[in-house]
Amino acid sequence: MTIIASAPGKVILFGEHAVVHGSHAVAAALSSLRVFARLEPRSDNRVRIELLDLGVWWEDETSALGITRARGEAPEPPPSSKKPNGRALELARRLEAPLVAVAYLCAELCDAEGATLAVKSGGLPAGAGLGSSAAVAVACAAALCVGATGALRKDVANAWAFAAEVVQHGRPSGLDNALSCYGGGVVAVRRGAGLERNTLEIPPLKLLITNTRVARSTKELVAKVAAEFEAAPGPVRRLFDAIDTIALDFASACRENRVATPFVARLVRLNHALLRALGASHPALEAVADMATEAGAPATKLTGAGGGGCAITLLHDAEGIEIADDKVRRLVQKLRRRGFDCYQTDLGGPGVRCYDDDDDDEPPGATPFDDDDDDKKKNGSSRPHSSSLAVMVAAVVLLLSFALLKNRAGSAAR
Ligand SMILES: Nc1ncnc2c1ncn2[C@@H]1O[C@H](COP(=O)(O)OP(=O)(O)O)[C@@H](O)[C@H]1O
Ligand SMILES: C[C@@](O)(CCOP(=O)(O)O)CC(=O)O
Repeated sequence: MTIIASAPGKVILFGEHAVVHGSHAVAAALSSLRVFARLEPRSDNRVRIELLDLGVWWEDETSALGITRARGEAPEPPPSSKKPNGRALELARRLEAPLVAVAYLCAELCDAEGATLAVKSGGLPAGAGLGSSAAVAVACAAALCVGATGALRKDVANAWAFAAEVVQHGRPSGLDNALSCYGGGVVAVRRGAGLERNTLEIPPLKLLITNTRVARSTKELVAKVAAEFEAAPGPVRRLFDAIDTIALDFASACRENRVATPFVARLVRLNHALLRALGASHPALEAVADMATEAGAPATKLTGAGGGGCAITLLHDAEGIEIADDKVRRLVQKLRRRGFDCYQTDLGGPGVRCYDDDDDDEPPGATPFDDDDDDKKKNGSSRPHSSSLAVMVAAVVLLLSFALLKNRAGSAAR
C-alpha cells in the first residue's frame, strides 16, 4: 500500500526569532505551496530515502538503523525532550545533513521489514524562510505514522515532526511544524516545553512574497540571534518585547475585525526594523524593500529566519490603498529581472493531508511524483512501456510465421 502525504509551508507575519525566546508570533499556512512524501512498504529489511529535489538518496538495512519493531506493532510515543536522542546524534554523525531528520523519523517510525520514503516539493522553495524543513518533517511523519498505525493522528504527527525539527535546527519554536500540520492562521507563544496556539482568522491581506534566493540556514540564524541575546540580554529582551507587542496588537486587531492596512503597514515596517537590529536581515532583503517602496508599497519585512530567503510586501500604499495590478506586475518583473522569485498566494488553508491506495473519497490528485513517472514513460524506461513493446514484437513475429507456414502449405498443395 503506497501512502502519500502532503504538508504546506507557512509565512510568519510577525514575531520570528522572538518566538524562540518566549514572545508571541502570528503566522499562516501557505496551503498551495506544499511538500509531498511517498511511503512504499517493502519486505527486504531495508530502508531507502530519496530526496528527489536535492538528488540525494540513501539506503541501508533496517537493523543498521536499530529498527526492531514488527509490522503492525505500534511505534513508541514521540519524545517530549527538546534535545536530540542518542539515535539522532548517531545519524547526524553518519549522514549528509538533509538526510538526518528524515532518517531519524524512519528509524523511529518504520518497521523492521523496511520501506522506501521519497520526498518532493510541490512548489515550496527549500531553505527560504517558508518553513520547508518543517513541511518535510510533517509530510514524512504523517506518511510514516499512517504506515505504522493505519490512521493519521495530527497531534502525533506534529509531535514527531517537532522532534525531527529539534534534530535539524537544535532550537525550533515549534511554530513551523504546527502550521504545516494544522493549517490556518495562528497566534502562538511558547509555554514550557510546548507551544500554545490560538486559531486566528487573518483577513485576506494582499501580499507579495519575494524569494531573494540567497541561501541561508535557519539553524545558523537562530544561533546568531541567540548569541546576540546572550551578549546583550537587556536591550535584546526589549527588542523581543517590542516584537511581542506588534504580534499581539495585530492579533487583537484581527479578533476585533479592525485591521486597517496603514496600521498593518506600520507594524510590518517596525517588525522588519527590529529584525534588522537583531542581525537577521541581508542586503538582498533590503533591496526588495527599496524596490517595493519605489513601486509605492512601503511596507516590507523579512519572513522566517532571514539572512536571505524571503520577504513579504504589503501591496498597499502609505494611505492603505491597494496597489493596482499593473503596478504589481511591473514590480514583479523588476524583482524577477534582479533574479528573485515572486509568489502571490492566499494565507491559511488546510494543513497536512494523507492518502493511501485504499482511500476512495480523497484521491490525491496530481502529485509532483507524477512528473517523475511521466518522465520515465517519456524516456521509455518504465516497465509497462517496455513490456507492451515486447508483446507487440512477439505478435508481429507470430503473424509473420503464420503467414509463411500458410504460404508453404499452399505451394505444397499446388
Ligand atoms: N524539498 C526538500 N527535500 C528535502 N529536504 C528539504 C526540502 N526542502 C527543505 N528541505 C530540508 O530543509 C532544509 C532547509 O531548512 P531551513 O533552513 O529551516 O529552511 P526553511 O526556512 O525553508 O525551513 C534543507 O537544507 C533540507 O535539509
Ligand atoms: C526564526 C524562526 O522563528 C522561524 C524560522 O522559519 P524558517 O525555518 O526560516 O522557515 C525559528 C523558529 O520559530 O523555530
